[in-house]
Amino acid sequence: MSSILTARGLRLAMGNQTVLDEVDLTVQAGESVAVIGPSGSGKTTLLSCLAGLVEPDSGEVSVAGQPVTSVPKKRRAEIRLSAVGFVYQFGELLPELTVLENVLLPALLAGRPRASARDRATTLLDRLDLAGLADRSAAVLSGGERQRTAVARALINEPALLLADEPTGALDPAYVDSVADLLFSLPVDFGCALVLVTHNTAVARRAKRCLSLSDGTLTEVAC
Ligand SMILES: Nc1ncnc2c1ncn2[C@@H]1O[C@H](COP(=O)(O)OP(=O)(O)OP(=O)(O)O)[C@@H](O)[C@H]1O
Repeated sequence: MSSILTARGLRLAMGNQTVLDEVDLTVQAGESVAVIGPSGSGKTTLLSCLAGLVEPDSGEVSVAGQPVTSVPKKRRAEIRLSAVGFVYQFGELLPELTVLENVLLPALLAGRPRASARDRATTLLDRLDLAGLADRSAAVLSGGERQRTAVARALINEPALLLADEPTGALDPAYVDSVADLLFSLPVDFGCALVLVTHNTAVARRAKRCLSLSDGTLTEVAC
């Protein structure tokens, strides 16, 4: 198996809190990892470092063999666009756009030809039971529809790494299982690596590995 994500010796202080203290993490293609831990322990910050959104004080991150630390911001953005998909707690769609337009946007930003981007978006919308909603405004979607659209958008550029921050945190309990089913099927079906932050132990338990972030330290735990 090949490593999709490698983080070594990550250190980051925020104010007087050491949020990350020599954090190491390796995730293979097709593997799912849940990150749990107390509120404010730095889980979102860790994901931001892995995505190249936040530069750690020291340490290295590489995604699909490409360094995202100690490289210019523009390069980090290119790697993020091509190799990283992100799913947030509230979906974070653009409400002015339709479902299809939201899903297409990262592909168009990455310079993919419109026709092939549209084909892939249509396939993803079918796969995620969203075909009937393609032309609906993102502003009027239910929580579950919004999260499935966010997953389709995260997958449009065929990312090697999928990061999800509390993806089921804002959902009605009835939707939690179906969104979790979908997320955990992605490493199996698409071969991407999944790192998912959650407070929901039932969701965390579905990951292949469970890690706890506390006092800056990431440790393997039984979920
Ligand atoms: N931009 C920032 N400037 C200063 N401190 C910050 C900043 N972003 C986060 N922090 C602090 O860093 C710590 C970690 O925050 P983070 O959001 O990563 O925690 P978390 O584990 O994801 O929390 P939660 O489970 O509540 O979402 C917190 O104490 C937070 O207040």
